Amino acid sequence: MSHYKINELFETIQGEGSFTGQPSIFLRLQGCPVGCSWCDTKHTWEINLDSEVSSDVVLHKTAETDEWVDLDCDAILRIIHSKGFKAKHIVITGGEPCMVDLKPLCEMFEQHGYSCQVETSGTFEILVSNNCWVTVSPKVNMRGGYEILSSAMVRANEIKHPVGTEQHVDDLKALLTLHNITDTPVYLQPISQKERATKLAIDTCIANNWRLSVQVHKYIGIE
Ligand SMILES: C[S@@+](CC[C@H](N)C(=O)[O-])C[C@H]1O[C@@H](n2cnc3c(N)ncnc32)[C@H](O)[C@@H]1O
Ligand SMILES: Nc1nc2[nH]cc(C(=O)O)c2c(=O)[nH]1
Ligand code: SF4
Ligand SMILES: [Mg+2]
Repeated sequence: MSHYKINELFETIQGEGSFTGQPSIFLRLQGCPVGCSWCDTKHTWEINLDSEVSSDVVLHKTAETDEWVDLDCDAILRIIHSKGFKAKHIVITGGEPCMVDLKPLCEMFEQHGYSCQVETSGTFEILVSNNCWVTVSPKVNMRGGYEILSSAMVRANEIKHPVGTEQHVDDLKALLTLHNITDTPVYLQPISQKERATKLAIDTCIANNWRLSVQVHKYIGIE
């Protein structure tokens, strides 16, 4: 049976993209080799074998750590049921969740009445259920040296591009042209809450008829 390395499992409000405002169960997988310098989840990058812990430790974290637990689909579902979460939308993120085959996990969730969303950098083949909502947040020229896959750009239900400089905007325009993406909703997400990045995102959204995603959770102080 498929199993997954889980760094965090918690219920909150989706703070990014089309589903902003939706109560959601977040499943954060351990491991990411992409290496974005401004990544806000660097504690998920390394899969340190000494950091394997019990599900209790993962479920009761009070700070971000690189600790993870290896769980199969049934165990994940049992935990979600036992927590009494009310949300019916599950966001699979990381780390880079698409380093592993997520299809069995999505299909199990859907069979039990949940909708699924995956947050991915677009640098790994996206293996999910047909109904899974795929958020691609493309990562161009990052330290790990990974390329954006055309199949990821085409599968995306939304493209959520992090922006801090004009270069990031140019990178996005080049990607949309290269992969001939015309109808997918595009979001710009400021890297940091600073005024400069936010203003660049606002002005660029207006100029291009794109949408703004401001990581609402960081403004209201929730997870
Ligand atoms: C932490 S990543 C995990 C999923 C996947 N590795 C990815 O990059 O999409 C989740 C989302 O947070 C965004 N993100 C990460 N660090 C950020 C930051 N400092 N400011 C704004 N967005 C950030 C990513 O671009 C992505 O959309
Ligand atoms: N509230 C909240 N919404 C989010 N949307 C995407 C997140 C992520 O880290 O992938 C995230 C997160 O960490 N928290
Ligand atoms: S791809 Fe995602 S998790 Fe990996 S470094 Fe970039 S933002 Fe962080
Ligand atoms: Mg986050």
